[in-house]
Amino acid sequence: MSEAKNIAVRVEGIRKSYGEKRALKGISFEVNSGELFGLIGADGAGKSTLFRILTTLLLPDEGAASVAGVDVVKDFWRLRSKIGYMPGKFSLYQDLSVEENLEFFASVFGTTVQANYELIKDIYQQIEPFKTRRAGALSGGMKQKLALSCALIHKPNVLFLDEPTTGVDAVSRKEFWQMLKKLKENGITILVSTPYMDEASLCERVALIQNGTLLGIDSPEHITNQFERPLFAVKAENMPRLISVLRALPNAHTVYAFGEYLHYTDKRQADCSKELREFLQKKGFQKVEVLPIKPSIEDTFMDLMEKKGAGDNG
Ligand SMILES: Nc1ncnc2c1ncn2[C@@H]1O[C@H](COP(=O)(O)OP(=O)(O)OP(=O)(O)O)[C@@H](O)[C@H]1O
Repeated sequence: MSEAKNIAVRVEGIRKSYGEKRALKGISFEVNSGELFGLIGADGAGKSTLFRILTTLLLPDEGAASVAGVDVVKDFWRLRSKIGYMPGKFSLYQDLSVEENLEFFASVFGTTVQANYELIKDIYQQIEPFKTRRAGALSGGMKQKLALSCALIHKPNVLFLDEPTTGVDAVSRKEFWQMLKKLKENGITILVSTPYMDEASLCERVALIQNGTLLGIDSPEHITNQFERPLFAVKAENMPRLISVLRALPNAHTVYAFGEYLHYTDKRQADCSKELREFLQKKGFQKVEVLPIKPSIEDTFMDLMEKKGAGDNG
């Protein structure tokens, strides 16, 4: 039973379909108590479905899950006071003011704003000057802070944040992650889903999800260590031609656009940057750059997806 103390979330073989659509195809993982855990995947990967199951709003077809040691199906009622949930679409009452929203969420859980104010203080103080403003009239960043305050006001053990930074500007995104780090210091376990790969590096461990399947779970550092080949960032004038020339190379393994560069891997394991540069110059490309680089989470994700895709029949 000492295990239950250290594991905040346990997911075992969860499957969920919507009609013919298999949204989750047998997902298993564990999150440790006090961990900041990221669920990273593109739109439609199954992140919201998993969060809805773990927050007792949706029943799985198969499998089992517990949060804070409580079964999400058998004991859903008891679980609700132990979890906080910030859904992807804002859950606030648009016609209620900032303070009315907060008081409402506190009362639903039989508590008061004063009782747990300490936990939300740092976040709520930033929107307190607007406490009489209707939630519907707040900016995206302010709505996000209010939604987070509302999800925390009953002092949950485990907090689920479904794409909290989608549609939020870069500054607010950064501030948001700083707030999460502070919350973690209070001992709250945090599961956060995001389609932004760069946010993965801010989590202690991440699970990569694609088409209802987990591609990998590890620390961001260990995930990128799984990348098995030398990786090169390649740039030149005439990028559309560059991509087709590189893809036609017999030794090309992968070539894809990545910001202003192409990311290239070769079938051979050796550093081929010099050879590649000379080849492109001979082909008439101007301003050729070929730089050996460290793979990011996104590179690793694409690589795992490709490997999985080869053996996946949906
Ligand atoms: N109520 C529903 N009815 C039918 N299909 C659904 C329903 N909800 C989700 N799906 C489908 O299940 C798959 C997983 O959806 P889910 O919302 O869990 O993904 P997601 O990773 O959260 O992405 P998004 O950010 O787009 O919500 C998608 O193909 C989606 O279209």
